[in-house]
Amino acid sequence: MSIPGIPGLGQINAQPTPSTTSTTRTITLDPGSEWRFVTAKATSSSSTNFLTNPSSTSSSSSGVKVKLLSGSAERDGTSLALNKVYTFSRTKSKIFTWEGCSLEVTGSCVNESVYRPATMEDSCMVGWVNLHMLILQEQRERVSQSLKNHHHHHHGHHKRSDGAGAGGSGPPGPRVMICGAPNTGKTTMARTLAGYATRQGGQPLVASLDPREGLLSLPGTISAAVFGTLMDIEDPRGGFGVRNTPSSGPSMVPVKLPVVYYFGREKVVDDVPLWKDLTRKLASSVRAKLKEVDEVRASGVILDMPGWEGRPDAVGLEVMECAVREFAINTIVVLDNWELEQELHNKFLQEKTPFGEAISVLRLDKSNGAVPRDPAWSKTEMEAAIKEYFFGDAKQTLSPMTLSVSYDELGIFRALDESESYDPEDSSQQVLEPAEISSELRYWTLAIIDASVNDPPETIRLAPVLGFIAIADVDEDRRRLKFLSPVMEQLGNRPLIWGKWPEPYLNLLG
Ligand SMILES: Nc1ncnc2c1ncn2[C@@H]1O[C@H](COP(=O)(O)OP(=O)(O)OP(=O)(O)O)[C@@H](O)[C@H]1O
Repeated sequence: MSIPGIPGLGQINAQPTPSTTSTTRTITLDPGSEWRFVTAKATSSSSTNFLTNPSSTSSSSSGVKVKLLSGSAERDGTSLALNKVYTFSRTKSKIFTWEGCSLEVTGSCVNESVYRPATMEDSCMVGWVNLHMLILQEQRERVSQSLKNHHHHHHGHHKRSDGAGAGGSGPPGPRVMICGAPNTGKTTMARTLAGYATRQGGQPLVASLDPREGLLSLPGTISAAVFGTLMDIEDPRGGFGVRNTPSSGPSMVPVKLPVVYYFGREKVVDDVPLWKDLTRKLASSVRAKLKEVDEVRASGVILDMPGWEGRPDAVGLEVMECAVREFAINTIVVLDNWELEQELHNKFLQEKTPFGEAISVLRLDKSNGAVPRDPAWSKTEMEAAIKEYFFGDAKQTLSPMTLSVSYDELGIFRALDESESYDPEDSSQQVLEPAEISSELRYWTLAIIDASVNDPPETIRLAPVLGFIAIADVDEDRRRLKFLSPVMEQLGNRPLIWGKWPEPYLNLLG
């Protein structure tokens, strides 16, 4: 399906609408246009220390309310229901319409505008939906069909003995990798493609290898999850935020169970060997999932990559190549980075996936409304993600436990810098070391690792994350530590990793 060009959408681009009004207004969108908005940053965050004063979190801003009055509209691939009020806060996003719609908006935005492309083709969404319909969905249907035939064929003969969803050796559905320059809408595209796939009954596996964002998880991690249900439109991160996971308590929205690995650094280049090791781990759990569930197998993988500016250097290519191989990528989408497209095209031109498919490289338009997030905004987002993990949000408040324990009961491991530790020749190297008690631990968020403190550091380093705790206080004299935990469960002998990033942002006392 291609979306027909609709002429005469007008020439007015990004026409600002009056902002900072609290009154209710109606916004009418022509087909192919979008309402872009930035809501207020979370209030309360910078003035009170939530680790010592949890009640400060309940005073969250009221945000902006949006109701679809007529027509149809979507946020990043997920449809808005008619006449339902959606509340957005701490969000930079857009509401897009294919058919045209009218929205009722109440409350003020920091910034808002209506974007009307000159012609439908000028919207990046045309290329995106074509990718979905013509390339991805087509492959999904082919795999579904062959899985059906296969089951039919074997009906009554024998049970699946390989433990694998029957599809046998045929390729799974599409594995699409989204890369490109920073702030071009890569994550938005991943969300949109996942939204479209689930709308058509699919269950795509979405993975993020960008440690700065943490899909369904905290920053500093890489993760993957099956998206088998509708995504939460009101989530500041459109269904990718940490509140969509069960570790943060009972939830109003269908929860997803992500597989999470702890990188503990901001950028891939901060520890390429660790990133590659964790990517391998994540990919192998993704492969297992694709084998296990037919719907997931048919839907395939949507992989969000860290941003890359300009021509990739050797390390950049190594990183992309690792992802392509580990996830058996057969479609690479590049947003707004011509040099990257060229490099990847040359690199994979002659190559085949493990299933014998060609690897295609497509360049699509970026989301021209993707807004570079200033460091202050990113910091706010990060802080809010951590806060949300422990305390929930306006919709649902969580009550984390505050526990006081003897330091010596815990197994805290400090991540070493790559330079301190990394020697590619030495596989027995020390990559984590037991951390001495230190007041510097205060306010850090540590990852709870699914391993035993008695395991070798190399095992702990590459084991999955179970959850997080936040250190509220350190008493060096009495060797005691106070921390917040979202669950009642004891840590047992599970190791904790103290990473390098994100640094604790609370330099203030409550
Ligand atoms: N058309 C649009 N209108 C308004 N906001 C948008 C639009 N497209 C994307 N955004 C917003 O812009 C921000 C950046 O987009 P996104 O996270 O998708 O970019 P990215 O390329 O993944 O960034 P990074 O390089 O940091 O990973 C997000 O807050 C997103 O919701």
